[in-house]
Amino acid sequence: MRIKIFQFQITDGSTEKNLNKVNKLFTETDLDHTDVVVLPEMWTSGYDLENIRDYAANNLEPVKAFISKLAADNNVTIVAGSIPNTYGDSGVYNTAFTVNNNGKLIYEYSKMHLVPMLNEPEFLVSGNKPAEVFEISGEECGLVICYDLRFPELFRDLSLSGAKIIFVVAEWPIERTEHWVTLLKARAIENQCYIVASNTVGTQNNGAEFAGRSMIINPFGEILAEADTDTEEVVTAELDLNYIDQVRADIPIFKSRRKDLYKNL
Ligand SMILES: NC(=O)CCC(=O)C(=O)O
Repeated sequence: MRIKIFQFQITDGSTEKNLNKVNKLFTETDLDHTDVVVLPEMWTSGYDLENIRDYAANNLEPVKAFISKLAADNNVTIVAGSIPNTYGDSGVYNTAFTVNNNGKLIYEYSKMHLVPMLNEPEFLVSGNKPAEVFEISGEECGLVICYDLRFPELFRDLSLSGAKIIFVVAEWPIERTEHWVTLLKARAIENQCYIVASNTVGTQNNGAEFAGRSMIINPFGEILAEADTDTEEVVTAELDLNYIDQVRADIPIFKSRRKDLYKNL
């Protein structure tokens, strides 16, 4: 499975500019033989949380229609990062979604862990549905959002449910870059799965500077491809899903688990 992450700077406060940017990236990038394209967290709005309701989609529209057309036109699945989103009269969720290469919505998930350090609980509501496994080209995948990376139980839950690739869509700040890299590698090593992590770059109006370093990590914890910290880039890697079985046979942690002795898992 060939994956491309679009690492780009989000313009906070201008949905139109961000949609144009993504459209341009799809036009300019050679997507021949690409199966999946990945976008970052909250890419339509950035972190303009005070005004987030103004940017929110409703039931993912009209952004879903825009992404569906790009997916069908380019014959790729799009892990469409996340966007501010409402369901009717609800508060605003941080909702990630995936559309397949026919333009059909195959999965959506609203961020369950809101970030106190970025004031998310003040402006957003947290998702109450569990993250589930969904299929891309017959392969089982998981999709989580940024701060979710700090919760190993969520990743374990997904990998025990069969996820072989876990997508992490993020706007991760530069001051915690070391956590970003270390936790991404740890989640790959401890779950022996691929981690595909998409982040943004640049500074937004609230002063937050983002870390870039979008990356694709294999089930042994090796970085297959990685972007710089401050440049717009396309990160590409080819995933060999059979390699997961090899790593799990060599270091059989799933067989060695002692469920009978863990108190809270
Ligand atoms: N957008 C986020 O969820 C940022 C998370 C973060 O800053 C952290 O976990 O540290």
